[in-house]
Amino acid sequence: MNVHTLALENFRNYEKARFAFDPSVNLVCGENGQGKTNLLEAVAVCSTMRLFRTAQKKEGLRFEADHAFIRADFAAHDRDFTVELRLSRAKSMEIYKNGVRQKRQADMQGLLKTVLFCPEDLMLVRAGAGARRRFLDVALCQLRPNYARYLEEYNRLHDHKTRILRDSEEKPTLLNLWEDFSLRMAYFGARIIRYRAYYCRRLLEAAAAVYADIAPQEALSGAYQTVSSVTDPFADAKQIEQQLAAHVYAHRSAELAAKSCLSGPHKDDLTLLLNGRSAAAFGSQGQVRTCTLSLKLAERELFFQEDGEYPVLLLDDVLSELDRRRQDFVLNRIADGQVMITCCEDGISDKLRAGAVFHIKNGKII
Ligand SMILES: Nc1ncnc2c1ncn2[C@@H]1O[C@H](COP(=O)(O)OP(=O)(O)OP(=O)(O)O)[C@@H](O)[C@H]1O
Repeated sequence: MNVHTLALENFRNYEKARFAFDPSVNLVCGENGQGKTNLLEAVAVCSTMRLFRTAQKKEGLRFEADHAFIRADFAAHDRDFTVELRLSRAKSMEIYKNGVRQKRQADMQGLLKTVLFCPEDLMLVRAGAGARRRFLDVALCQLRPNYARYLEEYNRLHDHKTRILRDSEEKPTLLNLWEDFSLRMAYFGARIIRYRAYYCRRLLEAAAAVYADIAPQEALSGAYQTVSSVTDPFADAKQIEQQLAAHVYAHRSAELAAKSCLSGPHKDDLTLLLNGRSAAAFGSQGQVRTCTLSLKLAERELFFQEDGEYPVLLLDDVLSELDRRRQDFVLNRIADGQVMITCCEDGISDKLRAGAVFHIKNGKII
């Protein structure tokens, strides 16, 4: 997967710009607030159809402008594509694929695959389990359409059952639905657990290898953690389902007292350890950054194993807080596939051995 060119008009702080990218590394340099992240955001929106910093696409329109467009020419599986996105204040975003208007965003998602690392991703290691579950879910939903369906159904049942538990004091008859919801959650939950267990095993293996490559003196490890009553998350889905159901029956009164769903994959976590100790609790800034980067590169590797092509890797502000060796890895040793890296430190471009460098100032290439 390879973005050849990107043309921007009235997008964020770009009035008009055209980038011709290198198929390997592209380093985007500039001082703070000049448009480096805006550029990565423009590439990412051609992949996900969303702006990664806001849910409001109109925020992408240059201040005072009424219309904007983003056009990417890229190759995927030896075929050339053009994606053009037109933003306007008056209408919702229009999408064109090879010049033909597309009605549904869903038809475009995944055509250009990207993996993004942005500073907010550092929360992946430090924050609560929810951030790690979201990371797993986003990756798995792209890889496994069935997973996306199971997850959607499980989340719907979870919300509904939570309302039942909450409202049951005022309306005790609602509890007649408790068993049916619990069993259906056990059915979908079992399948989610199995998918996550297999994905985490491959992800952690790949992430540990990347980490060892970047910092051989440290070791990244981890484990997928699910409900304690599930003895083997790799087991047959039927067995997991029975264990989840037995657990929920055994804890019925506790659930009624807590008025919330006490167990299931909505409590899952992915524990991450550096040299055998919690990365969240004991990792330094640079180690947490390396850990997050390793997970993202592992996600990219698994995409490659499934798809036969690397997604475009977008690394926003990944280099700060990394020592020389780790910076060298990011700049020069991410093998294969296209990479776009932003940085604001002077002198970084001298360390890049191959690829293209773009200097950005006030929304212009200088
Ligand atoms: N819709 C918009 N129209 C015009 N300018 C915008 C718009 N949205 C953001 N900007 C401007 O873009 C600039 C931010 O660009 P960007 O986030 O790409 O910076 P950056 O180069 O990545 O900086 P940093 O190194 O600080 O992360 C800001 O000056 C902001 O005011």
